Amino acid sequence: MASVLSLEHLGKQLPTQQHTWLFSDITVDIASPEITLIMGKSGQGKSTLLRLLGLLDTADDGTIRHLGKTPTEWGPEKWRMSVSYVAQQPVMLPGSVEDNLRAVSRLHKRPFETELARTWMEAVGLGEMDWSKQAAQLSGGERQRVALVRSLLLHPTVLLLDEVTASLDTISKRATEELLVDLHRREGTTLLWITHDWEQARAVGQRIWFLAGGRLLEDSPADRFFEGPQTQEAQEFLSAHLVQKEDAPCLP
Ligand SMILES: Nc1ncnc2c1ncn2[C@@H]1O[C@H](COP(=O)(O)OP(=O)(O)OP(=O)(O)O)[C@@H](O)[C@H]1O
Repeated sequence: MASVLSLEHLGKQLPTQQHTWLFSDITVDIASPEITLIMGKSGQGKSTLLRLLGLLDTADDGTIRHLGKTPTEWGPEKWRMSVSYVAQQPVMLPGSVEDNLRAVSRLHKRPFETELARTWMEAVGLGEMDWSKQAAQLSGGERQRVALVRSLLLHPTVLLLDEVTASLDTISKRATEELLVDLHRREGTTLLWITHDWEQARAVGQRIWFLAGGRLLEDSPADRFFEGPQTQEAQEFLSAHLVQKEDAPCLP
């Protein structure tokens, strides 16, 4: 059985400085459905990596495959239907919330799954939202969730999640995490999820990819990563987080 996603020697140069690699030689395989969290300091190329996998940017080296086939063999449109990128600051299409939710069915000439859309909107805490509201008027957190539901309606095999809960309050964040984990359990959706939120990574991550110094330095089961990272860079990353937590002021 072909891997859900495989990356071979994937590399990307800095768009502004040719011959300087943002990251290189990333070789890793997701053999079967799982929840992988991508962690690392800012500017390591985590978003760029997801954008390459979502075909929103092109690699300067290496190959990617989804279910054994390259993007060329799939065709970009079919690839993007199966490997769907959800941005941290998603673009809303012109028109209403409903226009946005219906975009996928319109584009791919499929029936619109009204009940499922309602169920998912409710699950992410937007059950009360008026679908006739203009999408341009939504808050950052509302946009993130509408964009997520819009992508879920594609029923992708792989969801590329770029800090998709970053603008959410704790309750909405937990609700969104639950929906995504439930989707993974029920439909076998693979989640490849960038986060800076340690609680989230510990709560939902089955596996951690740690990016540093232009390399994929660690690819570990989540428990092992949090209990004892293998590399010094990851140990420092973990320690910095623990120090930061201890130094946090105790509010009354
Ligand atoms: N289109 C672009 N043009 C110029 N530089 C870019 C472009 N895309 C990414 N970069 C640069 O590549 C580096 C990595 O960016 P990227 O957003 O992928 O990192 P990241 O690890 O996701 O960071 P963060 O955790 O802060 O979101 C940054 O220095 C960024 O400025």
